[in-house]
Amino acid sequence: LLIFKATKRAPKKPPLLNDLRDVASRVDADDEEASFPLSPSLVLKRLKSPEGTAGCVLAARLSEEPNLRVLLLESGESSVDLKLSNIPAAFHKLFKTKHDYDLSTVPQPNAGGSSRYWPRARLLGGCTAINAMILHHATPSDFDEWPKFLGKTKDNSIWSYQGLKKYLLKLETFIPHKDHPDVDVSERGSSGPMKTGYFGHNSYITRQFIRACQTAGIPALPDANTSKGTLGVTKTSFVKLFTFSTNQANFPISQLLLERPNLRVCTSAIVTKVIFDKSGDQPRAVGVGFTTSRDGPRFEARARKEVILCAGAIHTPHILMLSGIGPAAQLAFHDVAPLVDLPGVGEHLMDHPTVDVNLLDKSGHSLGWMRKATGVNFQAISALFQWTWMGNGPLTTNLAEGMAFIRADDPKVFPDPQELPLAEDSTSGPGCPDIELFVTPMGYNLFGEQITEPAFGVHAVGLRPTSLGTVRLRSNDPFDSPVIDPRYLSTQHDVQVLIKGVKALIRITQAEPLVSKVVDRAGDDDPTLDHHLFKATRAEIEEFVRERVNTLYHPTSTARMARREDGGVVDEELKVYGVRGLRVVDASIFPTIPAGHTAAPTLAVAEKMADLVKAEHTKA
Ligand SMILES: Cc1cc2nc3c(=O)[nH]c(=O)nc-3n(C[C@H](O)[C@H](O)[C@H](O)COP(=O)(O)OP(=O)(O)OC[C@H]3O[C@@H](n4cnc5c(N)ncnc54)[C@H](O)[C@@H]3O)c2cc1C
Repeated sequence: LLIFKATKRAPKKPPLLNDLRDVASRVDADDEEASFPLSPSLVLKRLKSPEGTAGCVLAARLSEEPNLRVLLLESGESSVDLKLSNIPAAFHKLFKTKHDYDLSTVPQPNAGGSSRYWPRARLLGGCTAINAMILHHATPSDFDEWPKFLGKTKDNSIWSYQGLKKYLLKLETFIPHKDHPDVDVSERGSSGPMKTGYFGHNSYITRQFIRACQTAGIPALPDANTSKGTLGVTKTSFVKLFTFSTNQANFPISQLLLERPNLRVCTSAIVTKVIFDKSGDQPRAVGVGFTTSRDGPRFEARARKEVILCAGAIHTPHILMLSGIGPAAQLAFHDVAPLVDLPGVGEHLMDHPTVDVNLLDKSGHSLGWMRKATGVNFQAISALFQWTWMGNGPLTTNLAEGMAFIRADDPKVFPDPQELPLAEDSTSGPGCPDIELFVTPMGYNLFGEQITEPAFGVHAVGLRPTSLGTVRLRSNDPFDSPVIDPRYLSTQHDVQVLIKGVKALIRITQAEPLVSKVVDRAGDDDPTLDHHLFKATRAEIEEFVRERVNTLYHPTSTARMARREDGGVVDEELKVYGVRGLRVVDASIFPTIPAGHTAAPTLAVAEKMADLVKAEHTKA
């Protein structure tokens, strides 16, 4: 007797385009004429499906309009079938693989002298395909201050929190959860493409951290994503990309998108420059040049209406500079023919500096076993089964399970009268935090050093840093990564904020119930852990901060929306100054870094711009 499992025939997947001649002219070979059936009216940089970052949302929304034709070019591969991209706990397994640009900063003189590794996804979907899925809207006043960078007020600008909130909500379908009954669902979206909520693992360690924060004076916050702001401690809400398996849930969405006759998505298409028509009074972007590899065939795709760069805060300024838009002296130094002298391109690089503190766990709930590199990992095998068959368990941890947003000037959190006040308030308003604290039910060291297990981590983040860095050309070869210098801790303000953050962590880990139920003082003399902080002087904490500071993976603001005379690169409609037909839509346009995680603001900006671009090109 043979028993066959009855399976429905899988619907036929519409293909991503890998033959680039389908959408572009090959320009380095006389014998190949482009077939070019699409004649795209818009050229975008990338898109996956509505779950991706800026380019993905833009392409998905723009192609809703049948009169617009959209071409999306992505240098990486599709992430839809990439298992590691879909297991929440596994996002870091894609670091330093072919799906990562594997970037590093230059050595950081104010931060121990070493360079820092910066993962950036080379995948359809961008960094959302390798990120920790945290959904955070940042603080309303962060968006209300954007008009000021354009010399406007929120009443006469298209940018303000109220204006953007609609798009933050448009993105999501919030799924209520019985353990979080206090979330005000009227403040959350109900029909967007991303499922958001509290699906993930909620470890014992996280729950004790949240309670200890409250003991230490941080109020409980039902939801960090509302117009009431983010001050307080809360369970992290995150983006659920799948219910049971990614392919089943995502596939119909991707399929629908790819079946649209007016959308073409090309993978392994590396954009090397924007092409301009220079015959008019101002250069006009008319397409892009791209290829498949350093020695690959060269293609050009033409755009009838406009080109939109969505390559992220590192690669967007890189492509602009390779195309002749940037600081004139730098372009001249690298023999790039200048088109527009725009000194702000690649300047004003911001990131959230973060300090990781690892402590020994005695609760028995550390997920440190996930990091075991040798031998058979029975816990990991069992967790993989649980995730595959039931969609739950430890692999649904996004690591940063609980988070607190505090202000450095809050006397409840910093009651010590000896504690120095900060000389400068860099926040966007009184309801805006300048420090984030978060907990992970496992420890880790981003410098690759081993730590003793079982461990857990607590982390302090400077949310409104004042150190400004740069992204610069290394050469005029598009395959040479740009030179990244975040200038970590180059201001005293940023050092002070992180010292305060670490001090807050010390108080919280010595507060109940964390102190008695989780922190194992047997780790006090372990050199691989950070228990020495319990007895450290201020100077020792400063030294620790400078050595340990690292990225929260949030680079922004390298093609800022700001007045041109203030170093702005794009105007209020995200159009690049000095040229026509070219916009930037990604995290590089943020005038300054929001006090929160950067994916949701990036997605909301893309949603808003999709409406604006549609309106502009479909006007009678
Ligand atoms: C490891 C990690 C964890 C993170 N965790 C979170 C989190 O939990 N929550 C959160 O809110 N934020 C998180 N972030 C940050 C967030 O994901 C980013 O801020 C956001 O995704 C940025 O979107 P973007 O559109 O600006 O750029 P990206 O998402 O980087 O997209 C840029 C795209 O352009 C493509 N590209 C670049 N150059 C070229 C070229 N020359 N030709 C063709 N294509 C090109 C890239 O391959 C990529 O697909 C995390 C980031 C990382 C790296």
